Amino acid sequence: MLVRESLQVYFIMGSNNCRGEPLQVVEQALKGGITMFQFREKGSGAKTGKEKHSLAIKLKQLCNHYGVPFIVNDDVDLAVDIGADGVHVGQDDEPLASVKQRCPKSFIIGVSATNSTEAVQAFQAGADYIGAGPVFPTSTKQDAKLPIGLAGLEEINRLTGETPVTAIGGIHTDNAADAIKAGADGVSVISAISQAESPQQAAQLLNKLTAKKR
Ligand SMILES: Cc1ncsc1CCOP(=O)(O)O
Ligand SMILES: C=C1C=NC(C)=NC1=N
Ligand SMILES: [Mg+2]
Repeated sequence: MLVRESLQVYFIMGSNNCRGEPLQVVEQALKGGITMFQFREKGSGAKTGKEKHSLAIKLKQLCNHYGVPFIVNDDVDLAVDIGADGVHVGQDDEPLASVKQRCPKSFIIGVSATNSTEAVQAFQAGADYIGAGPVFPTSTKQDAKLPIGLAGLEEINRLTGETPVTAIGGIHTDNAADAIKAGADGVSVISAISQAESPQQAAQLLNKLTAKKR
């Protein structure tokens, strides 16, 4: 499966992002058609240690069952230890080169970019995909940078050649198609699915809105 296609509807979540049971929310999202999942256990109320480890394993098994790539945010050791499909690292995390050394060859390694400079650096360092944003205002990530807007997203897509790009930050059903029009290969969402009345329906709708015209 090509990373670019897997990026279409990239659901990101930690236990502290959802109202219900994390496993139920993620299973609903998988049924709704998310194409990639990222375990991001971070921020106030996030689990740590053994609790985090065992939730990661359960979520990975769920994703494996649905044939959807399971990515771990930040925690490279956890990702390698439980046999995830990849890891996502931010700018202030370990540099891509050293992360690559510690991961299996098959790993998908994604990098965050909050502006064009960071995006070009990630592209040059050989990231498998770039998470560009925040595109719109978001209250989910406390320390999110200034939104780059659709113009900023367009510029990042122009500068990063063939590296797949996912748009993140304040993405909902009313702006997901705009992100694709701006050149993103897919959208990454937390609250649009994790806070939805029906995560399954939210995932289904986002999948429709981001499907590339053949
Ligand atoms: C992790 C992250 N990185 C940039 S914005 C963001 C939070 C996205 O959350 P939401 O989809 O609820 O706006
Ligand atoms: C900060 C992030 C940016 N982009 C993606 C895809 N995931 C993240 N955790
Ligand atoms: Mg591109």
